[in-house]
Amino acid sequence: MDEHTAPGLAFLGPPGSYSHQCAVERFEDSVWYAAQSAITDVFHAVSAEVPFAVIPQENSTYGSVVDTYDSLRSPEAGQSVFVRGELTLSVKHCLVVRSGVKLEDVRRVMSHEQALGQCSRFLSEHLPGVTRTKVPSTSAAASAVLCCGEGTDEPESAAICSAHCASLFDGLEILRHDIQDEASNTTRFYILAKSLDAPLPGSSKQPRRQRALIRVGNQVKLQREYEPPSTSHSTRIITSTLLTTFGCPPLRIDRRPSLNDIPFDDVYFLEVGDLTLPVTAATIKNCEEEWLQRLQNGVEGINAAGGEATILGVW
Ligand SMILES: O=C(O)C(=O)Cc1ccccc1
Repeated sequence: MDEHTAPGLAFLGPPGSYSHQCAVERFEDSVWYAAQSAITDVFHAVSAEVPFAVIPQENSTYGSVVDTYDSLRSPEAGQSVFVRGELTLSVKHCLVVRSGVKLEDVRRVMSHEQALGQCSRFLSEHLPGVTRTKVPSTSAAASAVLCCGEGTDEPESAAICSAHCASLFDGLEILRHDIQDEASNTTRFYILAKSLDAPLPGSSKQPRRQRALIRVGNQVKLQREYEPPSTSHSTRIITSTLLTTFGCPPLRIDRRPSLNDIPFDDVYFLEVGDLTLPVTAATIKNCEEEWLQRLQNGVEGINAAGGEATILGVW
């Protein structure tokens, strides 16, 4: 799909990354794809021209994707960029080298930090003492491997990426398949959009909305000089009221340092969802309205208690 007939979707490039694979599986040719060179760039690319994005959020082996939560701390989140959906992808990693290079020749392994973390046992067992170098994406690692080794200033290197990614670059060879530590290795992605409620492209059926991501921080004016982390205001709000605030327990809680430049001032990310709402085609609209009202009430409750809550997305 070209730029004149379809909306743009930003992803962590170059093509061949897991983000790309996941986005193409969901959006096919309903969008044109705008490759970005870092996760924070993907987040900030969301705009009138590129109204959608896909970013990795969490991995079943290695946990939260830090750059994604750091982007969600920014003021644009919940203002001009919203979380509008989730996708999951089964992730099978390969060890990839320039054709002809042997395992014993490899002096450096490059990949996205998530991929290095997801293959940590394999690396310790099969490439002990070999330098592990973080690069912005698995596909950036695959492309970089071609510029390493004999005749260059770079040490002979391997990349961790998917088999599909390896097939996109001439001159690469897969040395090992399935090197992830856990066979069930799965990554969850967020779909981002410029609008909180405009329909997403590519799928005629819009799922009913029953999930949300809420950011809870401190009101800076209420923050005293220095409070030890365990008593910070947002921590107290989270631990004392969370189970009741939205009328359902949170499905996940993440925490990152706030952008307030106050030591140990944290911001929390709560995914909430009520999977018990009885929904039929006839009641879907009412359920959605009730859910949005519950979210709004919860946010007001947190703000009244001295927190600063923002709805970052609903899906
Ligand atoms: O680097 C990529 O390919 C990404 O899309 C990030 C990532 C890395 C490892 C597993 C899942 C997503």
